[in-house]
Amino acid sequence: MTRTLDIFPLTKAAFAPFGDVIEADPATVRLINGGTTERFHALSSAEAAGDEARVIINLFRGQPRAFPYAVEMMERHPLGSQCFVPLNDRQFLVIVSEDEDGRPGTPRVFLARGDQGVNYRRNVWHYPLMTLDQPSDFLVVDRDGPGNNLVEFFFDTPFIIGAPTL
Ligand SMILES: NC(=O)N[C@@H](O)C(=O)O
Ligand code: NI
Repeated sequence: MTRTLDIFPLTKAAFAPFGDVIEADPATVRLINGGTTERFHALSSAEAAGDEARVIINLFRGQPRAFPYAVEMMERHPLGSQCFVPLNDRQFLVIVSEDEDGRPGTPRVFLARGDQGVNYRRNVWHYPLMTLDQPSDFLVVDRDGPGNNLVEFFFDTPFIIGAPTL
């Protein structure tokens, strides 16, 4: 039995159980630098747990995924958050799940605009970076340090995502 997943627009409200949407939210704006800059303040915060842990800033260059796509697994980072912000103004897919007794529930798929990023809260089930159409760069803020920061769960039957309409 094929289990297909619908794709929904990424919104703060829909994503709230999983983390924060990084976007130019007028409710957060502060005019700084003599009025020359708008600061969209404290859109989210990075978490890095454990001794000697640190928050690091990375670049990810994601290769485009082919569709229909089989979501065969989900992962979570027990020691830190993970933030993805697109640098090429290109849409990407965000796939998250609620936790159900230690395993991911049915994934929820969101289409992020090219001016939206996400910060997965620590321990939130998600699928690794899902780039669309062409290789795309992302600024990624996550945790480095000792200890295992990756837990993966593989589904008995993958969920299928059809090609997103961009
Ligand atoms: N492995 C890695 O650094 N990235 C993944 O955690 C991911 O969510 O893309
Ligand atoms: Ni991850």
